[in-house]
Amino acid sequence: MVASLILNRVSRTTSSISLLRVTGILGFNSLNAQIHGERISGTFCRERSLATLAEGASHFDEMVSVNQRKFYLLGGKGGVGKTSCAASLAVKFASHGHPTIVVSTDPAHSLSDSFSQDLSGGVLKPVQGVDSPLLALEITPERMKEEIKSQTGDKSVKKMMDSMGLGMFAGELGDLKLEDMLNAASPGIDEIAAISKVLQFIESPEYSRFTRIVFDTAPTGHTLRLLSLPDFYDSSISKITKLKKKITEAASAFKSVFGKTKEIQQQEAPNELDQLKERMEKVRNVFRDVNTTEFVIVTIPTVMAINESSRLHASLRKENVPVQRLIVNQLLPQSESDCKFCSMRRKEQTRVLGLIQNDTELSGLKLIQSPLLDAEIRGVPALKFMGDRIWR
Ligand SMILES: Nc1ncnc2c1ncn2[C@@H]1O[C@H](COP(=O)(O)OP(=O)(O)OP(=O)(O)O)[C@@H](O)[C@H]1O
Repeated sequence: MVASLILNRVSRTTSSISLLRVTGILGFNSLNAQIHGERISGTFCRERSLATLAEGASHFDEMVSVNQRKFYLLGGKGGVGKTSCAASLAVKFASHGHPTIVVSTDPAHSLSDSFSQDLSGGVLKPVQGVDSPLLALEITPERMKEEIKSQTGDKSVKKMMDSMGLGMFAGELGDLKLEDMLNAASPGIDEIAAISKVLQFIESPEYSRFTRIVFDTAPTGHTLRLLSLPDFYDSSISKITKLKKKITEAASAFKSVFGKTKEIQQQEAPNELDQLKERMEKVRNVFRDVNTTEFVIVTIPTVMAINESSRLHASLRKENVPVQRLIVNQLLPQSESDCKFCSMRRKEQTRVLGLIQNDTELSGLKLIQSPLLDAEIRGVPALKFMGDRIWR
């Protein structure tokens, strides 16, 4: 409380985008901030920079106003600030009264580092220092593998077909295990684990009160696989279901000769694969619906990052995943007296912002400008500070 009052006063009484000054007053991460502060003032620019960035609001009021549950996925190239932006958004939602879950699907998790709290272990953990409920989860494949195993048991396809009364046809499928099918699938276990969690959030009453679910996603390639996974399984399951139908028809013809039609009708009941297919469709639909999902692309003002963001948006568009906002993070703020280095970087970033405006994929998105702060963003007060600059 005291901390946030001081933070508010600091934000109101200075136009400086200075996390250093805030961290100094609050006394958190002070050594870290000092190190970064010295580096910035020594190497980059002697003057404290001023917040004169062009307006680039996120229209946060739109994001917060809807009571219905919404998934926010933040993604982009490695190292651009996805975790910091996702964590700051989660804190902001929670501070505005939305019970929120923040999930990392990146195998190289950094939520714990970002919040400066231990959020590891693959289970939902409460984030300390936020008023409303905010839970965080770093998905760990190993833990998810165990969960999947405990849910499915050690069922082989043969056993499943036995239970459907089709054991005699299962020979061809041999000892193929459901788990092997999961492991053999082209998307990795990380993506499967993430989808399985999404399903839990959607289906389990335990999570129904959480109205905002923010994903800190893995760098681009992983994330695209994650989003295409429901389709991948949908088509795989369709193939298996077709095969099963053929086998059932063959069994039906075979059994009808012996007058066992009643038993065959029972086999028409929905089975595990049909249920899995339905659940995959559910996830697929949630990720494609503008009312339930928004993918926010995070980038930095370099040509390489912008090009990758443009490709990412093209892929998301193809997948029909809703995208409305683009965060350009780590923008060097204006300064009263530029050193040569800063002035060159600033020219370069102005050129890159121009590229965004002329990029057919990116120009239609709401551009959010996020300043380069003068310290590493770690801990809830720092995330609040960053969030107040991005999500406004
Ligand atoms: N606007 C900013 N100002 C200052 N530092 C920043 C800013 N955004 C991010 N950082 C710092 O950059 C580093 C990388 O940020 P972050 O972990 O959020 O990126 P990421 O895209 O999630 O990385 P990865 O792809 O490795 O998961 C962190 O040390 C973070 O504190």
